[in-house]
Amino acid sequence: MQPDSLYIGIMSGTSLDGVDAVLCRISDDGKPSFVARHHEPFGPAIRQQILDLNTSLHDELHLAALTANTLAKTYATCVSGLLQNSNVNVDKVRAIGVHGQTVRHQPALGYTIQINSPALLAELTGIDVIGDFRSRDIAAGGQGAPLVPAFHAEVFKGPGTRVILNLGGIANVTILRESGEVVGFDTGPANMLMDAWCERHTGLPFDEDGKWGASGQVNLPLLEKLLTSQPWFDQPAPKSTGRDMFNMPWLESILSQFPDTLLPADVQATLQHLTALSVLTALERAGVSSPDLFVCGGGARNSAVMQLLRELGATSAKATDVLGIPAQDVEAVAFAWLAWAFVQRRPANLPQVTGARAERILGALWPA
Ligand SMILES: Nc1ncnc2c1ncn2[C@@H]1O[C@H](COP(=O)(O)OP(=O)(O)OP(=O)(O)O)[C@@H](O)[C@H]1O
Ligand SMILES: CC(=O)N[C@H]1[C@@H]2OC[C@@H](O2)[C@@H](O)[C@@H]1O[C@H](C)C(=O)O
Repeated sequence: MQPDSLYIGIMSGTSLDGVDAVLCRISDDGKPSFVARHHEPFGPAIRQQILDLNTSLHDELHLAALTANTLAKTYATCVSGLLQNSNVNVDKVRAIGVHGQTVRHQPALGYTIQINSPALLAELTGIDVIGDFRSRDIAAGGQGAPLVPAFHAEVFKGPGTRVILNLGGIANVTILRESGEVVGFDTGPANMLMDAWCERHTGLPFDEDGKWGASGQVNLPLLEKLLTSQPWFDQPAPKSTGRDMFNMPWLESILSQFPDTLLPADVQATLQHLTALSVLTALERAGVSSPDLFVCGGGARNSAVMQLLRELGATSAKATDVLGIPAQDVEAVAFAWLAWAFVQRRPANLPQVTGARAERILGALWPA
């Protein structure tokens, strides 16, 4: 085993379900192989704190600093879980790549904020920490997101045109063409609205397998309104989005234009359609109809959405497990790979995806 080829990737995304972490070995030419995974769910308090920080609050700088410390401690718990599971010594890990927690994303205004305390994580783990992966791309005029298309191109390219679809809180796609061309962009909301609606009406944090939504009927006027009331859906790439744009107040403002006799399960069914249709419409606009979809993120486990993707136009929709990386691990492995790219001082953004003026080395180092 090459002692310097083990990397940890830590992702806590916009769904706010918790932290996904992986330990993987990365070869000299950037190919990852899996060693161990660890998931640390968020408790209700930290989850609410992060949700609160997505909007303006009294003394939010104070709350952000405390939340950053709590997150770093949770990330450190993941690291020790990984090392225990795999029997690997801390000094064998070359670096941790950690995303942090997005609470604002405003690339047009020149910023994106990922709450994090990489210094505390370095202190708690004794491992080099690479964080702050998005800000350099934004400084170069880019969206700072999505970043994973470069990683998808590295690990998932294959014969024909492949489309990688991440169904996280937000959905994003990467189109990998046989010619080597890579296109990627966010397509809109996925789990974040479905989770919030499910929690409000069933008390459960998410709609397991999409069963509750599948028990309802899509409401076509509501679907139409959701798709047309946000001009962002029609904007060309480069594009990215977040909770700043798609959130419960946005959904509620649209629902207020409909009779309150709408059944909650029908709204959930309509949100499932919104997820699938916004993905397929955006792909069609990018010149890909009837895609072969390889799906990652927690939404790959939502059988109802996976079925809708097939019914509404995809030739196939399979979890990325068939390409060698389990759906739930893809983003965490991507951040291990981004850390590897930083260590190599290798640029990791794709300017044609993010809109940055050129390639840039992404991230910053907090030494052990
Ligand atoms: N069995 C399941 N059935 C339906 N949905 C599920 C299931 N398991 C997980 N999910 C969904 O997946 C979500 C977590 O997905 P994931 O970890 O990919 O999101 P994320 O990384 O936070 O988001 P993003 O990619 O936008 O940053 C959960 O909040 C839930 O909505
Ligand atoms: C600003 C931000 O955190 N964006 C996330 C979010 O979650 C999915 C989608 O929106 C994607 O653009 C991005 O995450 C992945 C890891 C990315 O940068 O590729």
